Amino acid sequence: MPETDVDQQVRDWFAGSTHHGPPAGTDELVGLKRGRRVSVVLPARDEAATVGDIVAALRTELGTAGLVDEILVVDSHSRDDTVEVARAAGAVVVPARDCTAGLDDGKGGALRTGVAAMAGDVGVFLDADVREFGTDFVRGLLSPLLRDDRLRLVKAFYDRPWNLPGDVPSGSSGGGRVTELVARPLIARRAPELAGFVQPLSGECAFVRTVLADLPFTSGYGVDIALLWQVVREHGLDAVAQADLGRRLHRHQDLDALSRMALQVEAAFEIVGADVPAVRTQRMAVRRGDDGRVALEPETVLTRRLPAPGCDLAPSRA
Ligand SMILES: O=c1ccn([C@@H]2O[C@H](COP(=O)(O)OP(=O)(O)O)[C@@H](O)[C@H]2O)c(=O)[nH]1
Ligand SMILES: O=C(O)[C@@H](COP(=O)(O)O)O[C@H]1O[C@H](CO)[C@@H](O)[C@H](O)[C@H]1O
Repeated sequence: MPETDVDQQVRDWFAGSTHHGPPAGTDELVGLKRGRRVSVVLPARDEAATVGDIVAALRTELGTAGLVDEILVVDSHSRDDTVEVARAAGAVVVPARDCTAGLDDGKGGALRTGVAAMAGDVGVFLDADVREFGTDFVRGLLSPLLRDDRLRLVKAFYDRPWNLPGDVPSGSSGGGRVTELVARPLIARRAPELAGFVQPLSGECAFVRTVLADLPFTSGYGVDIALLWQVVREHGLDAVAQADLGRRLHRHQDLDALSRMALQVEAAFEIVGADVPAVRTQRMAVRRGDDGRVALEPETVLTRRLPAPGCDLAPSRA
């Protein structure tokens, strides 16, 4: 099969824009800020078990050194002690603001709230469920972005071993089920220019605030791929890079939750690629009850385009 122009473009981009190796040291990165402020934004729903350690590490290792100016945890309707734990560890906590009363905008709404609320010129999104968190994640993402003024966004990639208690041991690449089974086929068919991203759904990235502030967001778990695709379409592949962060351990959701995530990711391709405002899907979940029998539970999954963070929401819709 002959290579297409896009294949060649992806290969060239991959060769020049994939960053391996140790990140710059904290002092060097502080020097590279040149007056820019850096905010770390963590979307969090029920992450009391992990968010405190992450915030504490960010504050003590990067905050006091002058690299990170703001640590913002966006509380996405948590029912546990996420808010208290994050505050006690030194974060500023803001509640996720849904764009329409009564509709939960999920992870996309939390990231949108974070971009609207952050004070920094440069932002870093980090998932709040990562275990054994190391601040080299932040330095690894900021190194390319602060060194190269052409870059608008730097996406993370990593190995995702399943070696938490209860996981099936499977070498270095157990995680990423929605990535491999949903996102990658859709990229191949609809957005081949993204084929060089090792973890196209990764929740960790560094970005220039003004770039994301002007883009529509997507509700739910499709937000990461929607933002990536929109930045590439508006600014070109060369405005984006990817950084190898090594290894990432996080909580894995069950298949029922991943089915919902898969629909949201697929919907994001429709919203960005076909310019539709929302995708509503009726799914039939199969669940085994306490009585041992399986039952069908219908569920509607609604994924919506959200206004750009830079747009004020009308007070009546807040
Ligand atoms: O409605 C939601 C769902 C998720 N998250 C956060 O988004 C990040 C990634 O989500 P999750 O860990 O559920 O995804 P996974 O890594 O398991 O695929 C985590 O910090 C979550 O707390 C959120 O803020 N609101
Ligand atoms: O890649 C995927 O299939 C999903 C779920 O990962 P696992 O199969 O549970 O390791 O994870 C993606 O979405 C999450 C939520 O945004 C992010 O936290 C992961 O970084 C991302 O890869």
